[in-house]
Formats: sequence, structure tokens, C-alpha cells
Amino acid sequence: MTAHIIDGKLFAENLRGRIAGHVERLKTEHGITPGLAVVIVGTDPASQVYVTNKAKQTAEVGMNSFKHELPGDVPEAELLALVHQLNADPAVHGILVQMPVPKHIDPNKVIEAIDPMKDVDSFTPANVGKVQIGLPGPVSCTPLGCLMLLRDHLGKLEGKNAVIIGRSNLVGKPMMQLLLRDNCTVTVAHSRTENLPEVVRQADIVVAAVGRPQMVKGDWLKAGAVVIDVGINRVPAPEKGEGKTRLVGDVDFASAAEVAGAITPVPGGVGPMTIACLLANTITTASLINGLVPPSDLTA
Ligand SMILES: Nc1nc(=O)c2c([nH]1)NC[C@@H]1CN(c3ccc(C(=O)N[C@@H](CCC(=O)O)C(=O)O)cc3)C=[N+]21
Repeated sequence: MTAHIIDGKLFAENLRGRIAGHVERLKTEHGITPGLAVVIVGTDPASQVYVTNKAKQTAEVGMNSFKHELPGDVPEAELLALVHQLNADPAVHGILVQMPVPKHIDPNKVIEAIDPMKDVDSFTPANVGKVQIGLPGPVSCTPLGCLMLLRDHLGKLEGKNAVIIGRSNLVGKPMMQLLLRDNCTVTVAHSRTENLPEVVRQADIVVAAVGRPQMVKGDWLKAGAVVIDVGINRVPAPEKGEGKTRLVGDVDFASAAEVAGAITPVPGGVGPMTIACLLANTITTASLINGLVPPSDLTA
């Protein structure tokens, strides 16, 4: 058997098409142009690439894109002042501070400075709580993207055994809440879980979000399982030439595709969905800020 490959890149393209429609509607019917501000501190090349992609796609769907680049040694107070300025700016409906921030800056202070109404990452305590109790608001981008792919592939998720590998605030915990809301039976496994392969073998749905390249092997999977690979790991690729690298997920794609019913590739799976969901969240926050009901096709 060989698994169906879930095309996240294509799904994200279609999602961005729907988002462009919502932008158009907000502009013509309500006079609102949604705006997303992205803040990057320092010059990490990978972060630069992501932020450039985010800005490009933001503009492509017709939103205003505001990019703020701060030097790597910027004082924490200066970054917090910029966040406060963006909180107060009526043209800005979403604020994203690219993580990680340099070591001299406390990421929790940065997150707490962001107005929850503009928190398109859904990192603030207020939005984490809203997701937990099912109130409308932005939903963590990567988990939202995974949920959309799962619903699209499976239809209803009700009653499925879902195993999430990884318990981060970024992915594992919000993913747990979303799958629970869709009536899955959810297990959150992590680095201290005993007999992990045996736990994973019970799963109809596996979400791998641990950050360990190619850790999940085909023989860990139940036949027909749906595998969502959140990992983005850059590893050496000597076959491509001296010093070259390639991207791999947290799942060993070759062996997993022999057993799984469906699997997301890396690249081209969850990554593009994360950015599309950032734009979706900007529509959600722009709607809520203006007292409008956010579009139901863009959220959980
Ligand atoms: N405040 C904040 N919010 C984030 O959402 C956030 C962040 N900080 N810091 C960094 C991580 C990482 N992240 C990715 C987004 C898209 C791809 C993506 O599109 N990946 C492509 C490949 C890109 C490549 O070739 O490098 C793919 O998987 O196909 C990857 C990673 C968002 N993050």
C-alpha cells in the first residue's frame, strides 16, 4: 500500500483564494482593508525568508502588509514600544513578532504586550483560553492548518483516536484542544512517554510535532493512519553537494508512506498552511475588531 499524499501547498493556495474573496468583501461592503504587521528582530536567514514570504502573500490577497525590521541588539523596551504603537494603529488588525527573539528579550513579555484582539498567532493567554472554551477568535496557525487538512481528508473526525507527539504551547497543546473540540479521543505524547511506538500504533490520526528529524517510522503506524507532519528540520544533504541541506519532517516519509493511509509531505504540507492560516486569522481579527462575525470557513 502507498499513502495518499495530502497536498498542503495546493490546499493553501485555494484557502488564499477564499481569503482574497473575504478581503474584497471587507473592502467593498465595509470599507475595511485588513492589515498585518510583521516584526522581525535580527538577521537570522531562515526567519528572513519566512517573513519575506508572509509579506508577499499578505499583499497578494489584497491586505496591507507592514514589515518592521529591528536590529538584533535592539533593547527589549524598544520592541515593546513598537508593539504598543502597532496595538494603537487602526490600520493594523494583526501583529506577528517572528519567534525566536534574541536571548536578551523575554518572549513572554513580548507576547503579553500584544493586544489579544490583534494576536494573529493566538499566543496570548486570552486567546489560548478562548480556543479552549470555544469562543470566536484567532486560532494558533499551525494547528488550525492541520485541522483544516484533517477535516478535508477525513470529513468528520468524531471518535477517531488522535495521538499528538509534542506538547509545545505553539503546536501540541492547541492541537489537543482543536481535536478534542472535533470529538477525537486525544493522547498527547512527549519526550518522557514510555513505549512511544506502541502509543502511536493506536492512532487513527498522528500529528508529529517534536522537532526531531524523521523520528516516526513506518512500523510505528497503524495501517491506514492519517499522518500530519509538522516538523521542519534542515539536515545535511551530501548527495546534493558539499555543504548542501534539505528539509525533512519529524516523520520518516519513505517508510511511513508504505503504511499510512494518507500523509503530508515536507516541504509542501503543513508549512504553507501555517502562512495561509496567518492570513485567515487576520480576516478573523479584522472582522471582530469591527464588530463583524468572522467567516466560518476560515476558523476552527
Ligand atoms: N510568531 C511566529 N509565528 C509563526 O508562525 C512562526 C514563527 N513565529 N517563527 C518560525 C515558525 C516557523 N514557521 C513556518 C511557516 C511556514 C513554513 C513553510 O512555508 N515551509 C515550507 C518550506 C519553506 C522552506 O523551503 O524553507 C514548506 O514546508 O513547504 C515553515 C515554517 C512559522 N513560524
